[in-house]
Order: sequence, then structure tokens, then C-alpha cells
Amino acid sequence: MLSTHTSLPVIDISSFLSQDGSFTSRAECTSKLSSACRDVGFFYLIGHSITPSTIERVLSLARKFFLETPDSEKLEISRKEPGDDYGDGARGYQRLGENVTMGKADLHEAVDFYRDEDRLEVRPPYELLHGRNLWPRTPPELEENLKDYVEQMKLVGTAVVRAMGAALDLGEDEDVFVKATRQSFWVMRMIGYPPIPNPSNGLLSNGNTDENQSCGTHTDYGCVTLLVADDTKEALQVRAKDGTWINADPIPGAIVVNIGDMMERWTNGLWKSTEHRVIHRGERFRVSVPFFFEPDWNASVAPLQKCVKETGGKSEYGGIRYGDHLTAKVRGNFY
Ligand SMILES: N=C(N)NCCCC[C@H](N)C(=O)O
Ligand SMILES: O=C(O)CCC(=O)C(=O)O
Ligand SMILES: [Fe+2]
Repeated sequence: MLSTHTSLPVIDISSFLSQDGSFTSRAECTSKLSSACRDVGFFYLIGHSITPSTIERVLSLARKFFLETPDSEKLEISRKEPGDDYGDGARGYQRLGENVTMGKADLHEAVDFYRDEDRLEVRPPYELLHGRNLWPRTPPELEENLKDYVEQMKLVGTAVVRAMGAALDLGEDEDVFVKATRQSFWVMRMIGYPPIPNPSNGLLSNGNTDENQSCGTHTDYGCVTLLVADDTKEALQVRAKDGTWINADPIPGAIVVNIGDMMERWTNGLWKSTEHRVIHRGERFRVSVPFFFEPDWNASVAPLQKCVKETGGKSEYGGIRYGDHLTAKVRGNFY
């Protein structure tokens, strides 16, 4: 069953973006944040200081890339296949149906960017994420604008995780998420979704046959995902605690935020990394640009004492290095 109206909370982060946010506005933010993260794991963020024109520019550059850049040029920045010089790589362009979720092809094309990293181990399996981003040549202003966008989104991400530490009332550990994300191994995806054809007409060019999911059900891997998307409705769907799917339709100017696997682990499951999916059966080509604000590659993430106490006293998760979790997840993302 799919709810017809959106019921995700709206949270104003402005008091945590500035150094001098008032006690009352911070308290209001953390109280809403704490129920949003416990009850849904998804919310709309306002007061984030990213201007509407920035959001518009980012989306329109992404749209231009998907709809106007010739295929030959897209393929120049294809992610590397196994057997290429550096083994297979996750950075770069992925054509329709190249991504898989739960064993099925996703009907989207995308370009994945990560923090540039020349110091990772180059041996398997880590060569997957080693190296530098592959930037499209056209539109020519895309690279500069998206690099600037990454810097702005890191500030938003930092404010959100600072507020999360406060919302969990972690005492002397209150800065634990800010510290763990100081050298964030961030990810940004530029995603293009053609409408799912009905009935199927063989849109996938690579021989893969599944055509009923734009992006299959999954959780995100790190701390917090900050998503901007065009105004397409009924595409992104969020699984509520009772199992129903809620449309996370865009609200103009707001960023859709969800928590990832590392937050679930830190909080010992008090906050769940919420499942979501994209099923785009609309008319128009849909574009989204999620920014994943993640821990440092080497951050080791384990349940926090305070959260263990609050969830019955037993640690439900072991410790993990974020880079290892990410590598394992990303490895399963491609055919
Ligand atoms: N970094 C993130 N979350 N990327 C989105 C991944 C889409 C789902 C993925 N194929 C999976 O199966 O996890
Ligand atoms: O396109 C969207 O709205 C969501 C994409 C997503 O869930 C992801 O890339 O992890
Ligand atoms: Fe996701």
C-alpha cells in the first residue's frame, strides 16, 4: 500500500549551521530530529543555506549531461571494467541497467564521484575506490559548479551530524560524528531516470532484462544522505515502520535527508537506516543528485555506550571500518 500524501517531518537546521544558534531553536531542532530519526529515518531539511538557484543549477547541469551530452562522450568517462589498468573502479559513468540492486538491474544512468584519494591501498579490493574522479567535459561548467556544491554540502552535513550528536544527548561524546566525518569520504551521484516503460520495450542496451525498478530497495551506507531532486512526484519511496511505502515527494527548496548504515550502527539500532527505492513511472526524465556525507575512510564505527544502554544494554553490532563497509557494498553494485 502506498500513502497518497507525504508524511515526513520538516526540520530547520539553521541554528546548528551558525556558531551562535540560540538554545531554544537548537532544542526545538534536536527534539524534532530525535523523533524523526527514531520513527522514520527520513525528513525534509530547511534552513540549510543552499540557495534555490544553486539547487536549480546543479539539477539543470545534471539534466543537460544526461539529455544532451553525446553517448560517445559519456563513455569517455565510463567507470573502469575489471581487467582495466587499475582493476575495476567505481568512479565515473554507468549506463542504463549497469547498476544492480538485489540482483536486478536498475533503470537509471549515473555518474559517481567520491572524495579524490590517492593514498588508498591499490591492491584488491580497495582499488575500487582509489584514485580521482572522472568529470564530464560537457556541460563545461559542470565540474566547477559541482565541486563547489560538494564544499557547500559538507558544511550542511557537518551541521546535521552535530545536531544528531546533540539529539542523542551523548554528553562528552557529543562531537563523535563531527570528528568521524572531518575527512569525510563523501560520495555524490548524479542520476538520470527515464520513465519505466510499460510494457517493457527493451530500453536496457546491455542485455540485462529487468525493467521494473528505477533503483531497487536499499539502505544507504554511511552517515547522512542529502538529496536534491527535480519536482517529479511518486518516484522516491520510503519504507515506513509498518511496512507501507511513503512517497518522499520533493518540497521546493528543501533537502531530503536520510540516515545510513553507520548511524544505525553507532546508535545500536535506535535509529534505523531506512529502506527506500525509486520507481519512476511518470512522463518526464527524472534527475536527482544525492550527496552522501560519510565517515572518514578509516573511521571505526561501533555502537556508542549511551545508545547501547538505551536499547536494552546489549551491543547488537560489532565495530567496522567504514572503508571496508563501503567497499563491500559498492562491489555488489554492478553487473
Ligand atoms: N551510495 C549509495 N547509497 N548508492 C546508492 C546505491 C543504490 C543501491 C545499490 N545498488 C545497493 O544495492 O546498495
Ligand atoms: O534518486 C533518488 O531519489 C534516490 C537515489 C538513492 O536512493 C541513492 O542513490 O542512494
Ligand atoms: Fe539511497
